[in-house]
Amino acid sequence: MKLIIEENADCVADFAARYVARKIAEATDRDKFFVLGLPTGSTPLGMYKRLIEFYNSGVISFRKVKTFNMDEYVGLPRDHPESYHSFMFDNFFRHIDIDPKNVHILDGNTSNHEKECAEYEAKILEAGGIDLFIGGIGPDGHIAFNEPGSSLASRTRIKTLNEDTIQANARFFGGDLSKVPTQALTVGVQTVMDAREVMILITGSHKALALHQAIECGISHMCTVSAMQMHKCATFVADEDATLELKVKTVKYFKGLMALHRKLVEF
Ligand SMILES: N[C@@H]1[C@@H](O)[C@H](O)[C@@H](COP(=O)(O)O)O[C@@H]1O
Repeated sequence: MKLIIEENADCVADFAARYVARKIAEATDRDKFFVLGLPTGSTPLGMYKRLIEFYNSGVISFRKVKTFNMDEYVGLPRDHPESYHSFMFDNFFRHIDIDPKNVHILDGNTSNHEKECAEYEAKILEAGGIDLFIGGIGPDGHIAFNEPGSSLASRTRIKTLNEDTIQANARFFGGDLSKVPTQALTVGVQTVMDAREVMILITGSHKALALHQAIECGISHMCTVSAMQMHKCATFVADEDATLELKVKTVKYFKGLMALHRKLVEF
């Protein structure tokens, strides 16, 4: 596992965007599609902004990119401003040259959730698997909508959101808890684990305990992102605030590797 420690959220966004841009460019050079797993939430917004800037300045193209989003609310109309469909098109897809047929987002309005989820897993396989799954986390360490107690062997399925997540997401629904959907379709922990690479973005002191549990404690289904300890190629990108609960020794160790890790995003 790598832990990248950046000064602030803007620097986290820049690192993540450079990392993604480089990977896409390498795949495109080999005339291969690059398959990205993508998150929603406020954390990745800065990365999407930087990627749009790279696209506008001609640094990258998304013509050879396929995407799979992590999750979608159940029962929220697709064109609702807070649906993850709207989020992704408003904040990213509409501003780049990706072919919409290469964009995959779970349909939270289907009547057959099981079929939708099984087909999603099949589409990922058909695309050759996910090259790089990018994720954010909740303050309790959940990845996608794999709430505490979710099976670490889980695959795409319907999940009931817990009270903390509903409260955390109420800010997007005018603070009205009753407007937040209570269920979502989400990729499973194992779906993320199957990706060839995983990159987790964590910013803010409210996520500091989650980062501590994720990388300094044992693997536990109560902090589903901790499963990434078993991943062959996982990178956590955090800002200084998110490291506040880590041991000084951990922070010092990974900061000592920063000169090396910076080379990963040079272009
Ligand atoms: N399903 C999403 C997660 O994928 C996201 O990581 C989390 C944190 O969001 P934020 O980045 O806004 O803190 O929110 C939701 O629960």
